[in-house]
Amino acid sequence: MAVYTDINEVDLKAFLAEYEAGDLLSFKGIAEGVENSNFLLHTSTDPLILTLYEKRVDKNDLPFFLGLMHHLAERGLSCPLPLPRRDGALLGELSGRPAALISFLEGMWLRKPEARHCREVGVALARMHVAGRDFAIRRPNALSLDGWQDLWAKSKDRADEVEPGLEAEVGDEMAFLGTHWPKDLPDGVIHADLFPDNVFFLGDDLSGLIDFYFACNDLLAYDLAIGLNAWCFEKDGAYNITKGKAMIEGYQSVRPLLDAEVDALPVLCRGSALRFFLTRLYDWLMTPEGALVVKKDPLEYLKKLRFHRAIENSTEYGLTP
Ligand SMILES: Nc1ncnc2c1ncn2[C@@H]1O[C@H](COP(=O)(O)OP(=O)(O)O)[C@@H](O)[C@H]1O
Ligand SMILES: N[C@@H](CCOP(=O)(O)O)C(=O)O
Repeated sequence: MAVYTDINEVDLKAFLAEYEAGDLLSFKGIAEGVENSNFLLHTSTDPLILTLYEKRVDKNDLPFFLGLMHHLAERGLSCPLPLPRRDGALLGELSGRPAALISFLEGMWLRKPEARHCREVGVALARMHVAGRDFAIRRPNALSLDGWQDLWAKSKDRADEVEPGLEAEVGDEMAFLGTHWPKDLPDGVIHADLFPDNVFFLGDDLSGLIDFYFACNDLLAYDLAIGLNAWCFEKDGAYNITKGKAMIEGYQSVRPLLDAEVDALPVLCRGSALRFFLTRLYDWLMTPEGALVVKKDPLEYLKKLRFHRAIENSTEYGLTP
């Protein structure tokens, strides 16, 4: 459950009065999500999402996130649009938290995506990369090599509680990625968290992308690696090459990969698997018992990392040579 901060009707009405958003009819907390508190509002005009930004989100990053959604929506990408207040600001405050109203996106996320959906995701991801090219604000990826080191420093002493031998294995992986991480690949704005719960479909048609709160500037092919990890493994841990091929082909139908990006894919997939392993491990170890949030399994990402370590050639992801 992700409602960390409670709101009340009186404060919410005062908050809404700063917007041209109609009259409040009802509101309820949304159980899904991990990072922020989200509420669905029904008003006399349109349904809206209210997001209260919680402590892991740096307030200084909010102009990037909200500005990016605006920028992408203007360029035709289907994503939520932040509503401006009467004074033009995209951000207000509610219950002591920075807060924004964003448009409600129709659709639902797929619990059992198939190859055709993975293809749609590849297309949308590449479109986002193209649409983000001229976005003016920059935000370095806080969860790249240095961020991984910080997370690991906070977790490694207790890593073997989760699985014996983890401290040594992950330590070796961090060292490998530190020396082999690609530097000269095309970069730009990436979503950085394009998991199934952040992509909405109406029937089989992709209706939009949400949750831009990890978006940043980084290697574009790294975003594809995140997508392969998040969408193309089955529950039993097996990589589904049909889904991988579909996602890569969808991506390349909009933005063909350079040879150097293709060659780097196994390392990028390893980095992506490590990144989600590390945040999940940190949350697994540090989230207090009884906290109202569903902890995600770090070992799922360790298994993916081991799979990528055994890859010898990017064709094993479904890329056509
Ligand atoms: N613009 C939106 N339109 C419709 N539903 C949304 C929208 N934004 C968020 N949601 C709902 O809120 C849930 C959590 O949102 P998300 O941005 O993923 O939260 P978090 O950043 O806390 O992980 C989503 O799974 C979805 O159900
Ligand atoms: N996708 C991440 C966790 C972040 O959750 P989200 O609700 O913000 O997408 C993971 O699976 O570890």
